[in-house]
Amino acid sequence: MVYTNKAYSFIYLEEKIMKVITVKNQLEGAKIGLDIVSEKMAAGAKTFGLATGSTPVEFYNQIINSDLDFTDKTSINLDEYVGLDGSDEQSYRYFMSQHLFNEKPFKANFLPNGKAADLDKEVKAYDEIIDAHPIDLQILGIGQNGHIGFNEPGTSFDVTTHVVDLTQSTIKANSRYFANEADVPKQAVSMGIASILKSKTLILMAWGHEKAEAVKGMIEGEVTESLPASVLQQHDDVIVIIDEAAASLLN
Ligand SMILES: O=P(O)(O)OC[C@H]1O[C@](O)(CO)[C@@H](O)[C@@H]1O
Repeated sequence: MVYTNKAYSFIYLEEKIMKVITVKNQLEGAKIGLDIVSEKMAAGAKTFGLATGSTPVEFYNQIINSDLDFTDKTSINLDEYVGLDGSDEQSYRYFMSQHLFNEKPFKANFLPNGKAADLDKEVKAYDEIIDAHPIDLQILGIGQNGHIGFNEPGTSFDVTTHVVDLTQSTIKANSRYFANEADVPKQAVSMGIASILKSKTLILMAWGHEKAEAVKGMIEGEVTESLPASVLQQHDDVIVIIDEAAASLLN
């Protein structure tokens, strides 16, 4: 894979290599993300794992403004809030429609149904969707507490799709999208760590000082369920794209 004119480093983790690309800003990082998507599509990638949150917004803009055609591709999102319908402006389905799907049509877009009457059935159905569409490239952000998807600290690395009780720190961090903190749902349906690790390639992006500690733990810390993103050290094809602020605590 070629990252033209970009400073990047390889972090050797026993026999695994985590590629860490440090960029000046989100725009530069988003463009590298687009290059990787484009290469993967040329190599036959059919299924893309997508994330919500502020992190991938510029990356989605780059996709929208590209000439890449996703009409024969499938997307599978990481998570959805419990209790929110896809038409609710705070739902992740709505977010994805606004930030990507309305402008870049796919063959199919899967997100968990946060309004499912039977959540046990919903998580099983979502696992079946993931099994039927192996993810070629998964996009990830990282929470300030090291969560990936909505897998909060303490989540077993072995779980597949599950219902999550959000931590107070995540509720607080995500309250910026709601009129007030009390409106933030307390639960979400999330792809599990085991499902995320099945993806062939993962790109994790992080911007800003607030993410620096989690990024350091993910790359340089021990692999621990207390910092879910640290599990990425065990995957053999992870590309981390971070700005200088998010990289600022790395050795
Ligand atoms: O990108 P943000 O808004 O900082 O959020 C961090 C992470 O938390 C989540 O919103 C929770 O799933 C992720 O989608 C995101 O990657």
